[in-house]
Amino acid sequence: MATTTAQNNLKNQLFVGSFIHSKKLNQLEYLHGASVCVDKNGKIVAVDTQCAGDVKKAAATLYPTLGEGWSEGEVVVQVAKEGQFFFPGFIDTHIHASQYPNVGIFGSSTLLDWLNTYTFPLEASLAEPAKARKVYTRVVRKTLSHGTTCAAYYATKDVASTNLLADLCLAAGQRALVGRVCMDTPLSPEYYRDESPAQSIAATRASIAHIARIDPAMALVRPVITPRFAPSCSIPLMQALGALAAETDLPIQTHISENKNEIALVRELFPVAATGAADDSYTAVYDAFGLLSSRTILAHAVHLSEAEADLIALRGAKVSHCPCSNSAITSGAARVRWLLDKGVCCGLGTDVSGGYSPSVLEAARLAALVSRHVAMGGDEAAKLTVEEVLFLATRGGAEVVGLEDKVGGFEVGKEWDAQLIGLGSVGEDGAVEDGDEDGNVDVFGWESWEERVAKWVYNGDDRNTRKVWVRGRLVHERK
Ligand SMILES: O=c1[nH]c(=O)c2nc[nH]c2[nH]1
Ligand SMILES: [Zn+2]
Repeated sequence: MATTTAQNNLKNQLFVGSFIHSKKLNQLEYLHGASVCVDKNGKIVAVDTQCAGDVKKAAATLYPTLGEGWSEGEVVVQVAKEGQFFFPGFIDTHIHASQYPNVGIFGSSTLLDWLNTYTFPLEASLAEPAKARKVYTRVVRKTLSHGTTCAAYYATKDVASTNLLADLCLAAGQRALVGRVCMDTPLSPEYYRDESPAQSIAATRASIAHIARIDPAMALVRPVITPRFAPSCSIPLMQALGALAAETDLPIQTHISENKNEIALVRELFPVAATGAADDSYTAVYDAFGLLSSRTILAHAVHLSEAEADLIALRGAKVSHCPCSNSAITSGAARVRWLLDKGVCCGLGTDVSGGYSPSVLEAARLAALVSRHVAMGGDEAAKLTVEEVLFLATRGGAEVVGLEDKVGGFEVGKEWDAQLIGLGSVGEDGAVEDGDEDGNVDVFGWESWEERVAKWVYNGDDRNTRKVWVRGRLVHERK
């Protein structure tokens, strides 16, 4: 079992250079020549925008205000090189850790046949401990290397391997919500199904208890109640999960309105007469069972009606937009602008392995492109800007997973979940400077900062993610 989240003897830290983060949905803030002090608990305790990138000046201004442990020699200093910048860590609001080996493997399937052909067999096979360890170790490392400092993970129905995923997140230092997947209907094959609602709840409680043991303060890892999606759960299980959510106050994650056949299935499986729901919509089904609240993360939300989106806004439930998955398995194009205009809080999900990439940067790029497809359908205002997709990837995601007070930006009081981004700087001879040569982004020197960030969003990848910190701890470094 992993140990609790002591901060591994962190020292106080000073970060100096350029910082970029979202101010609001359509605005990035650029702080050049700034400095940020992070204490031993990984918390931002001071921000200075006046030091002109000068470490001595920053130290002279900030250290005296911070007291013990803040003198030259005691503080670890990290300076971003010219052209590099600190950016908040990405938040993946929807990812199936258990499906990671299948990234890119989806053929021409759509949701329901994709589940049966590719997904259930792989997930079931992770009941084998060695295989689960191999897959989960890799997915945590891989997502960290792409700058994902926080992920809302689905594991499988198996308790031991779900608990292992939580252990591995904690050990690697990744912030995570970890969900044991609940599913008791014949939608899934007999070999991969909970035996009964009672067994499903008991197994879920066992996983919740494990996570509470390894990280009692939920400093990094927390459990999330995870009905796979309505068609996977019987009415008694839905009722019991709603009751569990009310009892524990834990977050909930599930899928909604991804694919038209799935929606028809929900209508068939959950008639109003059986659920007592306000109507026969997918959203009303979750609402009827107490599974639609401000702690609910709804993945996809592609084909919602006007009334469903209004109900989601009313309940304060959140949406994880998964453009990569929606395109790969041809589910449709979610109308993110429409949701945002209704006041629905949205973030981005990679939805590995419906989505083929574990990168939130890729999800941001695809969110921009999918929004352009929505625009080409006639709603010109649907287009999402670079600023907006980066907001969804950071601050929006933080709110989706209920961590907006802790992460998503560089304010005093937030925790240092950050990435150091480096782009390729092209010299006079056309060569890229040392250390930057293997990236995909070429910066010629005449671009504005806004243009550099746009080039990163549209062409960047993990080669640009030089270092990653969670709660002040360095959790990834690109060598
Ligand atoms: O994208 C998805 N991935 C899944 O694993 C899944 N299960 C139900 N519905 C789902 N959608
Ligand atoms: Zn999913």
